[in-house]
Amino acid sequence: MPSDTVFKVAAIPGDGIGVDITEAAKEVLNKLAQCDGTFRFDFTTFDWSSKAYLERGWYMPEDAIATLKKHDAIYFGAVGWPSVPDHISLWNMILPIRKELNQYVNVRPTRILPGTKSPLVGCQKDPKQLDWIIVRENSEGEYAGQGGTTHGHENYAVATELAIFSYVGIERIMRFAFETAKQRPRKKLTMVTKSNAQRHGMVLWDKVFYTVAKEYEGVVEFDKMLVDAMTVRMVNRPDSLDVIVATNLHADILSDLAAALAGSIGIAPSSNLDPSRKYPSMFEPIHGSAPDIAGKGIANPLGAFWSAAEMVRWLGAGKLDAQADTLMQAIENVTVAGVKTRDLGGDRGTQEVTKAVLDQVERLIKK
Ligand SMILES: NC(=O)C1=CN([C@@H]2O[C@H](COP(=O)(O)OP(=O)(O)OC[C@H]3O[C@@H](n4cnc5c(N)ncnc54)[C@H](O)[C@@H]3O)[C@@H](O)[C@H]2O)C=CC1
Ligand SMILES: CC(=O)C(=O)O
Ligand SMILES: [K+]
Ligand SMILES: [Mn+2]
Repeated sequence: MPSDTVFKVAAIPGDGIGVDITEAAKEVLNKLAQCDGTFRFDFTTFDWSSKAYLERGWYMPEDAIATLKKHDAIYFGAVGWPSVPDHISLWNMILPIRKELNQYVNVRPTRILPGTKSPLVGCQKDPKQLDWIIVRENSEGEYAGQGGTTHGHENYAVATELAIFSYVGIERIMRFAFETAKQRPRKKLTMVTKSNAQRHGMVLWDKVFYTVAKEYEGVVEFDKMLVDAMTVRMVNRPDSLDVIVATNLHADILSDLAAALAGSIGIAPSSNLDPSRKYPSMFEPIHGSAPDIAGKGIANPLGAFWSAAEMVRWLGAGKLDAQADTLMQAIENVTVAGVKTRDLGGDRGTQEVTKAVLDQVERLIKK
């Protein structure tokens, strides 16, 4: 990286614990850049949230997407608050951003961090058994947003929720998943579907998978699972899985399960990618705004830090991998040292964990 590299990052903390963990992630990113000295971040923080919506009637301004396009990346906390229906908050923030910026891939890695404990007995003995990347289709499928309600909203109401599966949409996510698997040591891809009960879109999903798979024969080992049986396999034979590709809804559900099996939803990261790099990609922990613990200072910031590391990796496009690895090492040193929030069985707060990661970043770079 030329030493004057500046990354313009739009930060959208949003609601609840999204605010705490975004603040913590900005601190950690600034520390990483400052200690490294070859790049820095220029953050612009946007106050788009449910709280602001209740005050002024809008989540994002008219020119929000155009504004976001002027940045190199977006760092997102979470959106959603009990005083606003969840479909209103999601459809005014996170979902339009993902769709309009063509972030059609959502990458969700999961593994067990050292010093933490999986609820799976086999993984307690051998944490390496669980090491997955879930590749989620992020633009269409069950979250296409098409459908409607008619016949009134009383007891005659009829509603449709239309899932959209396009050949182009399926093909590009399959290709990304195969390429991801190809770069992993085990080179395995499991495709998840529900093509027994759902006979149109899911059948096309299968068909396109096997078509793309022909290009990877002998390079990537691949198989197919029905989503219900997949939940069983994740619990009973975690070591049989490597990269997993699934639809928007299925992967949303499976990735929360994956995080819980790895120890906590609080550690799990995600990258919403536009692989063409035409538009900025967006990085966020997979969890939501967690109203049940918001304001208590106990949210686990590690999923946010892991997402930040993925952002550094993406922005560097091969040139900042060492820096991203340093941030991951800092996170792992902190879990090994037992500095953990309650969801991981510890007793520390968000700020203490953040401070410990900041110290580790500094220590690792100065060494
Ligand atoms: N991308 C986004 O912005 C997302 C937004 N949401 C929204 O967030 C709100 C809450 O949704 P929920 O279904 O409750 O899911 P959630 O992920 O916010 O919380 C589920 C459970 O996990 C715990 N948890 C989550 N993150 C944690 C962390 N970092 N540290 C410790 N514990 C953590 C929470 O306390 C809660 O018990 C809703 O409005 C929902 O629509 C949900 C998921 C993603
Ligand atoms: C909306 C949601 O739950 C997710 O993107 O994970
Ligand atoms: K989030
Ligand atoms: Mn989710």
